[in-house]
Amino acid sequence: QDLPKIKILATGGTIAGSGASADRSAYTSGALPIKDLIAAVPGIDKIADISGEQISNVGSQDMTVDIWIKLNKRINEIFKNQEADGIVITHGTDTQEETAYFLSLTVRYDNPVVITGSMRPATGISADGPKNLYDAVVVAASEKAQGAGVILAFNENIFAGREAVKTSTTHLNAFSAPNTGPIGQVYDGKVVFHEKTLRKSNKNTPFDITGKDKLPNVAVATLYADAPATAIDAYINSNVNGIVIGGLGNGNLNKANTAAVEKAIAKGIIVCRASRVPTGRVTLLDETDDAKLGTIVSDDLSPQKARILLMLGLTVTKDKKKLQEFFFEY
Ligand SMILES: NC(=O)CC[C@H](N)C(=O)O
Repeated sequence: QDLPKIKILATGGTIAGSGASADRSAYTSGALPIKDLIAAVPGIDKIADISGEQISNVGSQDMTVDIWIKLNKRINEIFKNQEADGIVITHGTDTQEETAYFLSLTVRYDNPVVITGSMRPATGISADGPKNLYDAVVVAASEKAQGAGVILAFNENIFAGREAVKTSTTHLNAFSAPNTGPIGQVYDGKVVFHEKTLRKSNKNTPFDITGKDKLPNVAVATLYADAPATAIDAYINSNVNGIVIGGLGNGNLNKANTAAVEKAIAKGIIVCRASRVPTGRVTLLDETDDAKLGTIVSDDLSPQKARILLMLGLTVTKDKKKLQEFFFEY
């Protein structure tokens, strides 16, 4: 029987982490090569014809736009050349949700792409990496994972990449989708989908970045009580193309930062109001009059994901009305 061909693209993270003791103290993430990760998963060769490639080997706190561009390019190439039916990406958990959303918007093929990682290093007691990798391969081998953007498979839950958020710093159930819940479950080599995201992804977005080696520069400024405008002023001086505000409540800004945002907009910088609150959406014309101030809103994207959509949006248009539509669509 022909098994589905699954390519594992390794980027680093705790799943490739190594340490001298059985706990998590003083381990190094992104230390082990892809072949060691595959060798640690018994039975993986019964569900798919596996091959592996090392894209990077970093803790995902060191994930970069350059690695995202490289990953996107390689994924599109693999599907174009029919080198694999599905792809699994191993990745640190710190920025896994950002990579998942970025690739959901930029990969041009509907084949399954599943991202996973672990909370315990490969050398740790009861390491969760092999089980998460096994489950991710099961999802990537499933027809049902077609065209769903990048799926994040972790601790037997599966999430739409757009919706996944790291909500625990150390627990094994590190991810959840606070606005929508998971889209399914994976266990005992089986996958069950019970939800589907209606947000557009893959080739249903205009974000074809083939051939680009740079993206617009978008920064995030998170606010708090009595926050000065230092961060926004610094971003204006470093000539960013866009600023996402991790605003208060429904994306609110205090007076000092409202004045700084007016300055940024006068310089042609696109400013998007998001929120530091973990659930709910930022709505137009609540306490802030966006039409008057010149801002757009993130809908329900976190500041770090709104930054990704604004970065990609700015590759297509600088028109604020169009950019705002993107936030309601993708
Ligand atoms: N559990 C993890 O993967 C966190 C380790 C590391 N900081 C990373 O994100 O790669």
